[in-house]
Amino acid sequence: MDSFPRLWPYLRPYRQRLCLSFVLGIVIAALWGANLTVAFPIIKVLLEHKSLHEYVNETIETAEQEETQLLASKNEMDRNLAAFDAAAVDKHSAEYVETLRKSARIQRDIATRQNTMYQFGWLKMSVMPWVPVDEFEAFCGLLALLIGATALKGVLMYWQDVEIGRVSEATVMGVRKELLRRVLDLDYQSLSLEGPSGLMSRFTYDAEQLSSGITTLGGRMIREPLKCLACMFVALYFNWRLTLLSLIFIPLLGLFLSRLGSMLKRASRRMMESMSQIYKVLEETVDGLKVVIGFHNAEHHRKLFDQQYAVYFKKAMKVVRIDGAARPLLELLGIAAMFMALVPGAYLVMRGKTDIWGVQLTSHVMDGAELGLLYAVLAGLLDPCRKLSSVFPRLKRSTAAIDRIFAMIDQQSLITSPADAEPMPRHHESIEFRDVSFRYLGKDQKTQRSLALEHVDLKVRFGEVVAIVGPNGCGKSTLVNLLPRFYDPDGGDIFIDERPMKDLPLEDLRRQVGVVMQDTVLFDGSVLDNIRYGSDSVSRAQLEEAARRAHVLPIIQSLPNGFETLIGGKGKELSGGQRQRIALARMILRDPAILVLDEATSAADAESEALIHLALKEFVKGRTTFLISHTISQSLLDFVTRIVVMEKGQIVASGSHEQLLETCPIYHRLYHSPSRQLGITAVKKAA
Ligand SMILES: Nc1ncnc2c1ncn2[C@@H]1O[C@H](COP(=O)(O)OP(=O)(O)OP(=O)(O)O)[C@@H](O)[C@H]1O
Repeated sequence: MDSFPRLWPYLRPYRQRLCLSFVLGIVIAALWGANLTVAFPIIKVLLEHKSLHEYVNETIETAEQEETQLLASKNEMDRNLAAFDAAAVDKHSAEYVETLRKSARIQRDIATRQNTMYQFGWLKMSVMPWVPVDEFEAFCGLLALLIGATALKGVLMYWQDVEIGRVSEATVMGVRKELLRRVLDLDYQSLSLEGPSGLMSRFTYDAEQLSSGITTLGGRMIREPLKCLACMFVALYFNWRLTLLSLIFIPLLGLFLSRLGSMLKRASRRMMESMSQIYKVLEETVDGLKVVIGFHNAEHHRKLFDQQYAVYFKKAMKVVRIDGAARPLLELLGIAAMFMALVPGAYLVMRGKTDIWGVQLTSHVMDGAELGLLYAVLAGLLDPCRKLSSVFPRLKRSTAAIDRIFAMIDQQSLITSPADAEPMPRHHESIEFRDVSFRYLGKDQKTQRSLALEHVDLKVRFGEVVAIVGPNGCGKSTLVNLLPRFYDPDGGDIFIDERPMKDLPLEDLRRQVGVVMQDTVLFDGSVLDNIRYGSDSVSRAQLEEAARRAHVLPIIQSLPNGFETLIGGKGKELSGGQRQRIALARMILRDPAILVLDEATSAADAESEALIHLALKEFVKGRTTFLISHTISQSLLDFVTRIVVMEKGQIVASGSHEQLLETCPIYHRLYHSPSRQLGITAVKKAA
C-alpha cells in the first residue's frame, strides 16, 4: 500500500469519480447491513409464528412493564440510600457502595427500556402501518424487500465497477504515457541494459497488474471494508459487549495481513522479473526468426522458453501458495472471531442469563431470534473479509508493479543537456578526442568490463573524411558512438570547435550529427514517412533530391505506390541494401554538419556502393565525416582524406592509404587479407 501514493498525480484528475465510487460503496455497504438485519424479523415470523405487529406490541408492553418494575426498584434503592445518609453510614462501606452500584445499574436498564420503547414506538407509528398483519404476507413482504434491496445493491455495484474501471484505465494510460516519456529521455546505455524485453514487460504485464490494483482499490477495497463496518455497526448496536469479544481478533488479523503482505510483495516482484525474462526469450526468438528457421534450431528456443517458463512457474506458484493459504487462514480467524461472540451468546440464551461469572454481557435475556441476528450479522462480516483476502494478493502484485514501473520513471539519465548552455553554431572548425577512455557498464554493479577505448587522442579538421579501420571489436563503433552522445567518455573529453561536447545543448548537437548504421532502422509507414523522419518541414522536391543522391530514387519509383508505398514494420518489405539507401536519404535530408557512417553501405551491392560513394563524394563537402567500412574500395579511397587504424581500443596509426600500407603492419595485414575485411572509419577531405 506504501507504493500507491505514487499514483496520486495520475489519479487526481479523476478524484470526483473516486469520491463517487466511495459514496456508492457506502450505500452498498448500508444496503448489505440492512439486508442482514431483515434476518431478524424473518426468524421471528418463521420460528416463533408471530406476526410482526404482535412482536412490536409485545416488545413495547414488555419494555413498559419492565420499566415500571425497574422504576419501583430504583425508588427502593433511592430510599435505602436516603436511609443510609440519615443514619450517617460510611459512604465507603461495602453496603453503601453495593447499593449505589445497584441503583446505577437499574438506572441504566431503565434507559435501555426507554430506548426500546422509543424505537419500537417509532416502528409502530411509521413502519407497521405498511406491514401486513398476516404472517405469510409479512414474510413475503420481507422477501420482496430483500430482493428489491439486493437488486438496487447490484445496480450500484455495477455503477461503482464501471466508474472505477474508467479511473483505472485512464490512470494506467497516464502512467504508460509518462513511462514512455521518461524512457525516451533516458540515455542509450541505461536503456540497452534494461533491454526491450524489460521495457515491454513494464508497459504490458506490469501495467496490467497496476490496472487490476486500482480497480481493486477503488472497487472492492472501498466496498468490502465498508460492508464490514456496516455489519460491525449493526452488531455493536445490537450487542456491543458480545461484538467486542469477537473483535479481540483484530490485532491478530492485522499482524497476519502485514506478514502476508510483505511475503506476497516479494514473491510478486520476483514473479514479474521472471516474466521479463520470458519476454526476452520471446523477443530474441521472434527477432531472430530467420536464423532460428535457417539453423533448424527451433528446439533450442523451445527449450529456452520452457526453462524460463519453469522458473516463472515456480515463482508464480509461490504467489499462488501464499494466496491460497491466506484465504483459509483468514476464514479460520473470522470463524474463531465469530465464535468468540456466539459461544457466550448461546450460553446466555440457553441458561436465560445476562452475565457470565458476574460479567454482564447483555442488557436483557436474549432469545433465539436475537442470537440468530447476531450470527447473521457476524457471518455477514465474514463474507467481505473473505473477499478482502482474495483482493489482498492482487494489491500486493500491484504494489510490486508500481515499484518496478516507478523505478524506471525515477531513473535519471546518464546523459544530460547542460542548463542555460549557449546554442551551438553549425560545426565549422574541428572535432577533437582528448585522452578519451570509455568502459561499457556491466549488467550488475559487480562485473566491470575492460576499457573499450583507452586514452584515444584524435583531432579531425572540419571538412575531413576520416576512415577508421581495425579488427573486429577494436572500438571503432564505440568511438563514433560518442559523437551523438549515445555514451559519455569515462575519461578525457571531446571538443567540437574547441568547446567541450558536454557543454553543448544536446538537441543542437544531435541535430548536427547525422548517423547511418549498419543495422538500418526503418519504421512502419510509407517510404516518404521514413525519408522525412525527423525533418517534417521539407518539400517534396527536397525529398526526391535526397532520394536521388542516395541512389534510391529509381527503386522508389519502381515500387507500386512510389513514395507512398508502405514498407511494413521495420521496413521488412525492402531488401537490406534498399533499407540502407533509404536511411542514407533520410540522413542526407537532415543536412548534418558531422556525418557518421558506420558500415552504412555494407548491404549494398558493389555497383550501388560505388554509386553511393560517388554521391557521398559530393555530399561530404562542407561537413566532417567519420566512416567505418569493412571493404576498402577504390571508390571509397577516392574521397577519404585520412585513415586511422585502431587496435584494442587505441589508435595505433594515422595517415593516407599509401603511407599506412608502408608503415602500419596492421593496416597492411587488413588490406591484404583474402576477404579484405577492413574495419574502416574513413574520412576524406571534400574534393
Ligand atoms: N553495448 C555494449 N555493451 C558492452 N560491451 C560492448 C557493447 N558494444 C560493444 N562492446 C564491446 O566493446 C568493444 C568494442 O566494440 P565496438 O563495437 O566498438 O567494436 P568495433 O571495432 O566497431 O567492432 P566491429 O568491427 O565488429 O563492428 C568490444 O570488445 C565489444 O565487445
